Amino acid sequence: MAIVLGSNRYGKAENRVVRIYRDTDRHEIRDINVSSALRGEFADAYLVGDQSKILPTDTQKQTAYSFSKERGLTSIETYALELGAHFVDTVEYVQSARIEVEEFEWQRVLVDGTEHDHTWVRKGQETRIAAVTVTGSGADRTNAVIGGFKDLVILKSTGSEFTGFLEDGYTLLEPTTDRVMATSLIAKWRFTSTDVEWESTYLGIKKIIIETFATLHSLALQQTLYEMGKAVLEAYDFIAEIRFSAPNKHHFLYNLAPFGVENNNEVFNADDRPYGLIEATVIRDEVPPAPEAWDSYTGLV
Ligand SMILES: O=c1[nH]c(=O)c2[nH]c(=O)[nH]c2[nH]1
Repeated sequence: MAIVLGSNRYGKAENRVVRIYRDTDRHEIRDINVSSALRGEFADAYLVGDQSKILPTDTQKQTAYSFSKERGLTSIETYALELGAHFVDTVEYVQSARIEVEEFEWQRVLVDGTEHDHTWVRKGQETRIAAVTVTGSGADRTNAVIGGFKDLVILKSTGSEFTGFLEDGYTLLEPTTDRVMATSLIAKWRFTSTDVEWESTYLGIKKIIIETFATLHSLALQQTLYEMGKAVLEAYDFIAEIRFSAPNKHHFLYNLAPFGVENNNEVFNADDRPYGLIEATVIRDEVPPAPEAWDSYTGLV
């Protein structure tokens, strides 16, 4: 039985790039964590330690920083597409490049009610993400683009029930027609085009997801995920599929009866773990799959 080298890739993970635009007194900030990974003719590096086809991970890092100035950093999808195309187009031995980006948002502080020009506080809300896999050149070029967010913590205090579930000898859960529903949502969507208004699309998709969560009378978190995905696909024909991962952040009614205190869905224990973990893909059935789009490098995106 022969032992052979299998799938491999290498790159620089988690470059923390902060780009300040300071062309006027009113500065702008973009703050990202970017990773690059290259696939190609790198077997000799693994098999015999020959580095002649290896573009150092340090060079990948330098490129990531320099591109934030040379090409700009306005939309993370555009930045990732350009960085990925650069490695595939300029390094002979690279067949595909994956670029993963997390973006941290900053919010201008108010001084005497006025937005300050160059001071921000970090937003504690969701982290926007993008992952791009650029493969091949010329007519064979494919760009798999994922956008999304993670850690969008969202809660509704009514409008959610969970009843009618299967019961067996281990079932203790009581059905409820009025519960708190909360999650820390991860949503990732796959584009079928690169001709996209990335910023407005991101905000539009996030808005649909949040509004559906709020307005749908939910019979289960599963149903909420499907309806959120369906609404996004109905609104954007260049989104092929959307994937959700949603921990059910259980809020258990706290028992105040021992103290003679009534609890009408007013006091809860926000339980940390275990949590239900509900996942779903909502997809257009005619669109071919793109497995490379989902092949996470860092696990962060
Ligand atoms: O929305 C829910 N889905 C479930 O599958 C489930 N299971 C459970 O115990 N509570 C819930 N809630």
